[in-house]
Amino acid sequence: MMNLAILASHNGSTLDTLHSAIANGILQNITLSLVISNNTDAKVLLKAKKYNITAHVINANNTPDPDKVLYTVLKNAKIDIILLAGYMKKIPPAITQNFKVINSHPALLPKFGGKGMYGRHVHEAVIAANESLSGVTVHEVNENYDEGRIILQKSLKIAKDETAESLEKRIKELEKIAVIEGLQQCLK
Ligand SMILES: Nc1nc2c(c(=O)[nH]1)N[C@@H](CN(C=O)c1ccc(C(=O)N[C@@H](CCC(=O)O)C(=O)O)cc1)CN2
Ligand SMILES: NCC(=O)N[C@@H]1O[C@H](COP(=O)([O-])[O-])[C@@H](O)[C@H]1O
Repeated sequence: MMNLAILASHNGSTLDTLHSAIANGILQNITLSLVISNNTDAKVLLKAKKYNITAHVINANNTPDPDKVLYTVLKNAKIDIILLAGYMKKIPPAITQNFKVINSHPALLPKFGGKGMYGRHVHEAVIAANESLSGVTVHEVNENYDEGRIILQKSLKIAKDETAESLEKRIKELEKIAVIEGLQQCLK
C-alpha cells in the first residue's frame, strides 16, 4: 500500500476527487496519508479534517527550518509519493531527491511554465497569447519549476469567447481526470 501526501496552498481541489477515486476503487493500493499546506487559511485543511486525514501547516514565516520540517514530517509518515495540488512554493532538492514527487500544472508544458506561472496567472498568459489549445500537464518534480519528466498531458480547445476565469474552471475539471490517470501510471 502506497502512502500519498498532498501538498496544497489553497483549495486542494483535486483532494475530493482523489478521496472519491480511492473510496470507489478507481485508485487502488494507495492511502491518502497526509495533507500539508504552507497556508494556515488553506481550505484544503478543512477538507483534510472532513476526511480525517492528518494535516500539517509548514509556513516559512514562523518555521525556522521549513525544508527540514517538511522532510521530517514526510519521512515520519512513511510517505511514498507526494502530489503537488496547487502548491505555490519551490520543493527543495532534499525532498525531490528522496521522494517521488509529481505535480499537476494547468497548462501544456513546456509552454507557460516556470516562476510566476501559477493559478490564474497561467490562464491569463494563455489567453493573452491567443492560444487555440490549453490543458493539464502531470509531471515529475525536479529541483526546477515545471521541468520534470512529463507523465501525461490532457488538452482542450480554447473557445472564441474564453476568459481566464472560464478557462481556469474548465482546466480544473480536466485536472481531476489527469491527476487520477497520472497517479495510476505512477502506481504501475
Ligand atoms: N522544485 C519544484 N517545486 C515546485 C514545482 C516544480 O516543478 N519543482 N512546481 C510548483 C507548482 N508550480 C507550477 O506547477 C508553480 C508554483 C508556484 C510558482 C511561483 O512562481 N511561485 C512564486 C511564489 C508564489 C506565492 O508565494 O504564492 C515564486 O516562486 O516566486 C511557479 C510554479 C510547486 N513547486
Ligand atoms: N503552477 C502550479 C499551479 O498553478 N497549480 C494550479 O493551481 C490550482 C490550484 O487550485 P486549487 O487551489 O483550487 O486546487 C490548480 O489549478 C493547479 O493546476
